[in-house]
Amino acid sequence: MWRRRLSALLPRSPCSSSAPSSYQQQHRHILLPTPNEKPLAPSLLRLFTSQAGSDGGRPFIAFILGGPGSGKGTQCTRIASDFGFAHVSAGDLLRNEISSGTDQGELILEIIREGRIVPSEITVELVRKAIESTTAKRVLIDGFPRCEENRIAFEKLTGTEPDLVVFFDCPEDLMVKRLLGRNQGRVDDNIETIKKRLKVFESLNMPVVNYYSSKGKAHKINATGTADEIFESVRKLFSSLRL
Ligand SMILES: Nc1ncnc2c1ncn2[C@@H]1O[C@H](COP(=O)(O)OP(=O)(O)OP(=O)(O)O)[C@@H](O)[C@H]1O
Ligand SMILES: O=c1ccn([C@@H]2O[C@H](COP(=O)(O)O)[C@@H](O)[C@H]2O)c(=O)[nH]1
Ligand SMILES: [Mg+2]
Repeated sequence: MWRRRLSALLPRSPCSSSAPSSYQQQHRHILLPTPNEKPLAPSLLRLFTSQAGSDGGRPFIAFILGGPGSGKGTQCTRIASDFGFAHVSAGDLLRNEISSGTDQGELILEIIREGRIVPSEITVELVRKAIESTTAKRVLIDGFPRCEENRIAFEKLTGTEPDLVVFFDCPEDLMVKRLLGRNQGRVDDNIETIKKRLKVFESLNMPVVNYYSSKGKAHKINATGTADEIFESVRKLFSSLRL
């Protein structure tokens, strides 16, 4: 009675307009606690109901958003090192599932190759576990939420909102140039997938940025220039926070 599927928590408008994915059809048995029907598990309560960043409370959470190649990962590494944040990259969590050969790895690989968005059931759970397992008092969530459905699922499951949202604003031609030069063997760093990722970013990820902007939580950073120059703006923002 008190448990129901995470899919039941998801909004009517999904991340993609397609029919339920094969993952959703195959994993109908996945059950997760519903905050409305039963209090969160003690570990989640501890994480998400106390004051952000305080002793014993949930960590301070910053969502780091921006288009593919806008420099999220590069800047997160620097923020983590200079400001003591744990760096949770949603993309890395998904790629770990692929390389560990988990049941959902094949599905994730197929979706990443096509530049689409992995179902919230998978990503929200990976992100939640990563936050729960860190002892850091400040956490960067890099590249998540990717769409309104992700955002709503995260907020419902954890009963919390991010304390800060950073949006790296970068022109498309520059993002394409950076991605094509990345050379890390990523299956999605090819021009066909990059074009799809840019479309998905505009249509599904920008509404998340706009949502948090309307709530006064999003800070836009000009992501052109060198990584050092961009980090100067980032440094100013993070130095101004009362962490
Ligand atoms: N300011 C910059 N100037 C030039 N190259 C950059 C800059 N910032 C990052 N890069 C390079 O661009 C590539 C993409 O950067 P990065 O991986 O940080 O982007 P990202 O936003 O995390 O992308 P994705 O969403 O695909 O994970 C990397 O090769 C990185 O070294
Ligand atoms: O929350 C997320 C994060 C990522 N994805 C998928 O992974 C790739 C790569 O992500 P990066 O953040 O660029 O490393 C992305 O294009 C999506 O396919 C996701 O579905 N949900
Ligand atoms: Mg990245």
